[in-house]
Amino acid sequence: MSVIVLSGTIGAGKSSLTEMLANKLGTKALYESVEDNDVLPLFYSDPEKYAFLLQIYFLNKRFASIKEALADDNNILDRSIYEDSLLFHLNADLGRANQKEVEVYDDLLSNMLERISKSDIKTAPDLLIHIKVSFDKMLERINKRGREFEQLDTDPSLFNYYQELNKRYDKWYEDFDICPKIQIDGDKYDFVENPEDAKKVLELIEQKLNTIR
Ligand SMILES: Nc1ncnc2c1ncn2[C@@H]1O[C@H](COP(=O)(O)OP(=O)(O)OP(=O)(O)O)[C@@H](O)[C@H]1O
Ligand SMILES: Nc1nc(=O)c2ncn([C@H]3C[C@H](O)[C@@H](CO)O3)c2[nH]1
Repeated sequence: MSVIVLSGTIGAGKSSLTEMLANKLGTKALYESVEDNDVLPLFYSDPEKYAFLLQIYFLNKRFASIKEALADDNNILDRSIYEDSLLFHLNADLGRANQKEVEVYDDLLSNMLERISKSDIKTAPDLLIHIKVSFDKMLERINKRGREFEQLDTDPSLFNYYQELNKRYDKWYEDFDICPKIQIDGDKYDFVENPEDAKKVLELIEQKLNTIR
């Protein structure tokens, strides 16, 4: 049984690498709710009003995905539940959640994480793959993917939000100690367009998996 989770900022390449890895390893991929997520556009149009609702929505969906992942033998999830707090606290620090909402959320998350903590080895992931991208690359990829509500042209204030999010991810990854981890340089490896880079990235991940099996 092996559960792999991806992490990284918006547009880092998590879904792309999840698909590649699932094909390579012959395992099932579970994707974050985006296309079917009717709260996400609301959040981008009015973050002050919808930050808390979006966070609860994602937490619920992620917990459902984790349950689904644990029901099968091998799975890859395109974003870890461990990043939720980073995203929510950034929004809270920007004044998009009040103190009570922060307390309720933190309590709910820690309750849920108790079920999937490292003391329960059956339910912690086997590997976290973090894709690190520079801020410039992050903006380039968000632009390349072209979801309208995420574009700086649609909302120039997203520039500061993205910049702060990208910065906070570095410390988040450094502190992460729930399971074995590996960082992939998403600036260096164009694993979407370049087959040589894709091969190299898959090799790095397989080497890491061999050290933990
Ligand atoms: N290493 C890469 N090289 C070139 N293009 C990439 C790379 N990674 C991702 N991309 C492109 O960048 C865009 C964003 O990638 P993707 O949707 O996989 O990101 P994500 O991390 O899943 O984002 P989100 O969390 O916001 O859903 C896509 O257009 C994808 O083709
Ligand atoms: N606020 C907030 N909290 C989350 O937990 C969270 N998880 C994902 N997202 C946003 C980022 C991308 O736009 C899009 C796809 O990743 O959804 C989030 N936004």
